[in-house]
Amino acid sequence: MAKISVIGAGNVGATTVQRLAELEIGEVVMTDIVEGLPQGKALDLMQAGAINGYDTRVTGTNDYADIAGSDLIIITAGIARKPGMTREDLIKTNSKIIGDVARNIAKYAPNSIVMNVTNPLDIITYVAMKATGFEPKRVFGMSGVLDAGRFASFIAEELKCSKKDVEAMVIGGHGDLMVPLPQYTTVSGIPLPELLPDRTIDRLVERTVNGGAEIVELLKQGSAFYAPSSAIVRMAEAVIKDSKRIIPASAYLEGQYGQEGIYFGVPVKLGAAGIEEIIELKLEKSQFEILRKSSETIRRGISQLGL
Ligand SMILES: NC(=O)c1ccc[n+]([C@@H]2O[C@H](COP(=O)([O-])OP(=O)(O)OC[C@H]3O[C@@H](n4cnc5c(N)ncnc54)[C@H](O)[C@@H]3O)[C@@H](O)[C@H]2O)c1
Ligand SMILES: O=C(O)C[C@H](O)C(=O)O
Repeated sequence: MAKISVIGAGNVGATTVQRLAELEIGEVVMTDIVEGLPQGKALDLMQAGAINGYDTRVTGTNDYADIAGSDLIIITAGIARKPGMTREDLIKTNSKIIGDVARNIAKYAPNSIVMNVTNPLDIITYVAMKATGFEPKRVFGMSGVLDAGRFASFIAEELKCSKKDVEAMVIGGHGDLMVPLPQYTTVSGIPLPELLPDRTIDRLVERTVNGGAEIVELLKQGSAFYAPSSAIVRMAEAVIKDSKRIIPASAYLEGQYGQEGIYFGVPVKLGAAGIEEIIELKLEKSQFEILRKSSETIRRGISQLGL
């Protein structure tokens, strides 16, 4: 029986635990710094199992010792942005929190695979890798599956077709310079540029890039969590079932896409060992230029932290 621990029992963490419990892919432990919060939510989710028909064991705790033996750890602890803020504005607070979380992961679950969700995503994933001391391929970030999901949803709305038929691809940093890739996006195998004019695609690309901020503005407090938790669970399933899905993830680059020593969103093969392969795509010159700019933001963040 697999064991998955979710650090942070807030909006993203608790919704992720709910989706994992419903999927019955392993026992789930939820931790948080707030006493009673993970325990109360875990109890509620255990009782939901009797009505929804799942037998997943869900426990809540404030003690890191309880994550021992985890196959996968999902980090969602930290603060979310408010309207008018960028994800990078969260760097100071969240890097401190995740540094501490990661040291506890290394202490209690030294053999786990780690998926980071906390923002600013690519920088905090780097912090998690450094602070755990784990091999880079065992630590990765969730971003592209969410961003591609948003792009796919907007495409399906535009074409008035089923979302099930849209396969989208978004790479780069999980920030204002992410790069949706229309040439690698298909609807039932048909390349997107054959179905929509450039001007419409550009509009959908822009909405995708601002997809997180659009929700932050509407909610006024906190950020998205339903689609993010769906994306997390898709990635968790790939690790637990060793299904070797080809999906985007924030992975540690060692020369790919002209980048070295940073975490960046790229297509990968995801399995039980974590990032098992990085796939390099041919890109347009303008897309490469956005990637270069985006990588500078990530490097600035890392050096701001003195790492
Ligand atoms: N990567 C993505 O695509 C993506 C998507 C959505 C949200 N996020 C990020 O995920 C993070 C969490 O978002 P949320 O909406 O769940 O926020 P939230 O405020 O609802 O929950 C955060 C939880 O973290 C807990 N926490 C704080 N410090 C902790 C610590 N030291 N140890 C354990 N728990 C701690 C808080 O008590 C709270 O319960 C944010 O940084 C947000 O920006 C990323
Ligand atoms: O936008 C945010 O701050 C949260 C998350 O990164 C998202 O894309 O929904």
